[in-house]
Amino acid sequence: MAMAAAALFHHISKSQNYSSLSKITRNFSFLSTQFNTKPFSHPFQVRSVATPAEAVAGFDEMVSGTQRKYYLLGGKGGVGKTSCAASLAVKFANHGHPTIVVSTDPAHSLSDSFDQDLAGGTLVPVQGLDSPLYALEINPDKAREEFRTAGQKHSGSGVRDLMDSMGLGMLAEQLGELKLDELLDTPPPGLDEAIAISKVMQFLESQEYSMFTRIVLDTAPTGHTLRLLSLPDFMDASIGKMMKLKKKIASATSAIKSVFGKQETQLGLDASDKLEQLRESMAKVRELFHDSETTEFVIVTIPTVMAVKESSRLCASLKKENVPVQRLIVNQVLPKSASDCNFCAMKRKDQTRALDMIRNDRELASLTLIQAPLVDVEIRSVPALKFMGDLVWR
Ligand SMILES: Nc1ncnc2c1ncn2[C@@H]1O[C@H](COP(=O)(O)OP(=O)(O)OP(=O)(O)O)[C@@H](O)[C@H]1O
Repeated sequence: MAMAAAALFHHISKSQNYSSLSKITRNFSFLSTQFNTKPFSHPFQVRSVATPAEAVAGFDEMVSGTQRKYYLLGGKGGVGKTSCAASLAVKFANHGHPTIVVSTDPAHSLSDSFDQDLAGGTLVPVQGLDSPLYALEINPDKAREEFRTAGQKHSGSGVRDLMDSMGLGMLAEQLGELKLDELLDTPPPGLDEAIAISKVMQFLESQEYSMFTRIVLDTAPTGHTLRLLSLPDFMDASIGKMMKLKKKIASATSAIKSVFGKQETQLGLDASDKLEQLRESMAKVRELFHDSETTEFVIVTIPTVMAVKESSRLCASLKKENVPVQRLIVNQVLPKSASDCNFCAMKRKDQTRALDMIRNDRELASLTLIQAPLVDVEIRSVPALKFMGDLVWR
C-alpha cells in the first residue's frame, strides 16, 4: 500500500497535471478497497473538538466572499507550516481567488515546497495552475540591509563632526545614543520579522496588487511570531523617541543651513523617515493581526507532547493579544493500518496521547481540530500540494 501511494505521488509530481489529481483521489479509494483497509480514511477526516456552538465552518467559509482575507499559519519549526500554507494558497487559487502566498521565515522553504524557484524578494508567478497564484519570499537580511544603509547616512561621523563644530555637540551625542547601527546589527528579537512583514504590507497596499483577495502567510517558527506580536509596542516606544529627536535635528539643520547654506540632505534624515514608515506599517500589521473580519491565525502542530505544549503557549499568547485564532491543524497523524508494525503501533499510541492532550488543553480545546495524515512521500510540487489541500482544507 505504501509503495502504491508513493508511486501515485511520484506520478502526480512528474505529470504536474490537474486532471490526474481527481484520478489520484479515486485511486486512493480504489487502493483502500483493494487492500481491504482504511488506511487514509480516518485521518483525512476533519474533526472538531469544539462544541457545536463554538464550531467554525470549514473551507466553504474561508473561501466565501471577495473581500481580501489574510491567513497566517504558524507553529513549531518543521511541523508542516509551509506545506499547509502552500496547499491552502493552491486551493484558494483553484477556487477562483487571485492569491499570494508569502514567506517571512528567514529559512524559506516555499520554493522547495512548490519545487520552483520563487526567491528574489518580489512577486513570482507560481507555475502549474490555471488561476493566478503568486509567491513572495521576503529576505529579512536584505530588508534589514536597506535600513542599515539609511542608518549609516543618518548617524555618519561627518554629520556628528559638523554638528559638534556648530556647538550642537549635545545633540550629536544624543544622535549617537540612538545607536541605530547597533540596533540593526543586533536587532531586538522580532525586528527582522517586523521589517519583513512591513515590506509585505508595502507590496499589498499598492494598487497593482489590489486584485488579490486571499493572502496566505507562512510565518517563521513560534518564537518569532510571539516576539512579533509584542514588537509594535516596542517599536512605538523606541521610534517615538527617535521621532522627537528628528524634530530637534530638523530645527538644527535649518539653523546650520541658514548660516552655511548647506544642503539639508547632508544631514540625511532617511533613517528616521524609514523608521517612521516602519512604525506606520507596524501599526497596520497590528491592526491586521486583530481584525477578525479579515484575518485568521491558523496554528499548525504535530501530535507530540512537545509540539502540543508549544502550540498551547502560542494559542494563549495569540488570545492574550486578541489575535483571531479558530483552527488547529494536527499534521502528520499516522494513518490506521491493518498491518501495523510494532513501531507504528507504539507511535500511534503516542500520537493518541498527544491528541487527548489537545482535547483537554485549556487553550486548545476550544479550537476546531483538523487532522492531516502523515503521507509516505514528501509534499512537493503543485499537484502534491493540491492533493494535500483537499485533505486538510475541507
Ligand atoms: N502530512 C505530511 N506527510 C508527510 N510529510 C509531510 C507532511 N507535512 C509536511 N511534510 C514534510 O515535512 C517536511 C517539513 O514540512 P514544512 O517545510 O512544510 O514544515 P515547516 O513547519 O514549514 O518547516 P520550517 O519550520 O522548517 O519552515 C517537508 O519535507 C514536508 O514535505
